[in-house]
Amino acid sequence: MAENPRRFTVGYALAPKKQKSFIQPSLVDLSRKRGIDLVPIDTTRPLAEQGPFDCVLHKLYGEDWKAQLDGFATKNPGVPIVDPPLAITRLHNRISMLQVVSELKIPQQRETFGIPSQLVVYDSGTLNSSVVEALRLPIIAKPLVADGSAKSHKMSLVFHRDDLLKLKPPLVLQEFVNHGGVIFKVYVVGDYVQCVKRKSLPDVTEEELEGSEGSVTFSQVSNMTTQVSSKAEYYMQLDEAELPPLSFVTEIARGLRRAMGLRLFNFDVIRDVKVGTHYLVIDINYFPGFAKMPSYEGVLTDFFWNIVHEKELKEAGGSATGNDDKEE
Ligand SMILES: Nc1ncnc2c1ncn2[C@@H]1O[C@H](COP(=O)(O)OP(=O)(O)OP(=O)(O)O)[C@@H](O)[C@H]1O
Ligand SMILES: O=P(O)(O)O[C@H]1[C@H](OP(=O)(O)O)[C@@H](OP(=O)(O)O)[C@@H](O)[C@@H](O)[C@@H]1OP(=O)(O)O
Ligand SMILES: [Mg+2]
Ligand SMILES: [Mg+2]
Repeated sequence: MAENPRRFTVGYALAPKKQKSFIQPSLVDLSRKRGIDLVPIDTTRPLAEQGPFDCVLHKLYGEDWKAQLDGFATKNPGVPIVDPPLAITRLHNRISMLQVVSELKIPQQRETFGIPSQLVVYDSGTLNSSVVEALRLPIIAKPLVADGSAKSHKMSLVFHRDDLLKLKPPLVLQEFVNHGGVIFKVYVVGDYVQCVKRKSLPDVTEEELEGSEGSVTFSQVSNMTTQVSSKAEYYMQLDEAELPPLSFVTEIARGLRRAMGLRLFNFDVIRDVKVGTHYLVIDINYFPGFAKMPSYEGVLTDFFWNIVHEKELKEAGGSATGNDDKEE
């Protein structure tokens, strides 16, 4: 009688809010059917006393957790950690985050990409210096640190230079690029790439630039439930917006995956309204809200399957689940 196939265990360490949004019963059930048990790691007990695991999945920070993961990696060299803390750290700084985009060596044919003109400001004195003069208004001010705290998402859209003086460094000042009010979120799960559309800040006209009083503060507009502009107008913008070519965003995704050594992330892309084939990457997020992706259970279960069979797949030369690149 054929013996039962071996089962695999993926241990996950997530904050309660993330666990609630990501570890949905539908994901647990589908993974279980594929021979993979998703097991919570008790973060109040040493990781070393738990397991055994065929993969550790996490989105936690702090020196103690990093030390536990290092200890685990030393004792379990063949067990994938998704993703290595050192690789995630790059995304906690909004300058190093986008540097990797500028360093991508991808042939730019019909579509081209880059990042907005930006500069880092460590002290208030820099806010009225000549380097800031070089940035075109409006300017979007973002916290330099992107560590998942609510504070790290608090942004300001600045229309007049004297309003820059009210900002609190450390900051990244980025040129705001008009992009038609729609942002493209490119989700990456291992080899899988999916591009979706989301609401974004509306364009700023010359008149608004002249006439606006003060600056506007906001947070995570691409996740906002209330509309930035009137409902009808907004949904038309979203429906009418054309996705960038999947091959184009997939090339960028593959390049970022290799350069960053990360398997789970998404990146935000906007299309410059002035040059319809020029795109700008404005944000990269580690382990974002994958549950918002249509059919996320199948995508993630395939990913877990590939990860826990990584060793034998490498020996056999490739992925057995053949994730196709899909767009929404
Ligand atoms: N340079 C830019 N030009 C135009 N719009 C921008 C620019 N940078 C940010 N935005 C707008 O501000 C929003 C938030 O910016 P960003 O994605 O960098 O912040 P975040 O807090 O990291 O968001 P997320 O929730 O995606 O992590 C974007 O979704 C987009 O609407
Ligand atoms: O939970 P959500 O669905 O909002 O996911 C968001 C995720 O929050 P969470 O990881 O705490 O859940 C955010 O993480 P932090 O930057 O705050 O660490 C960030 O990755 C956003 O980009 C995600 O939104 P998305 O890009 O998928 O639209
Ligand atoms: Mg973003
Ligand atoms: Mg972000």
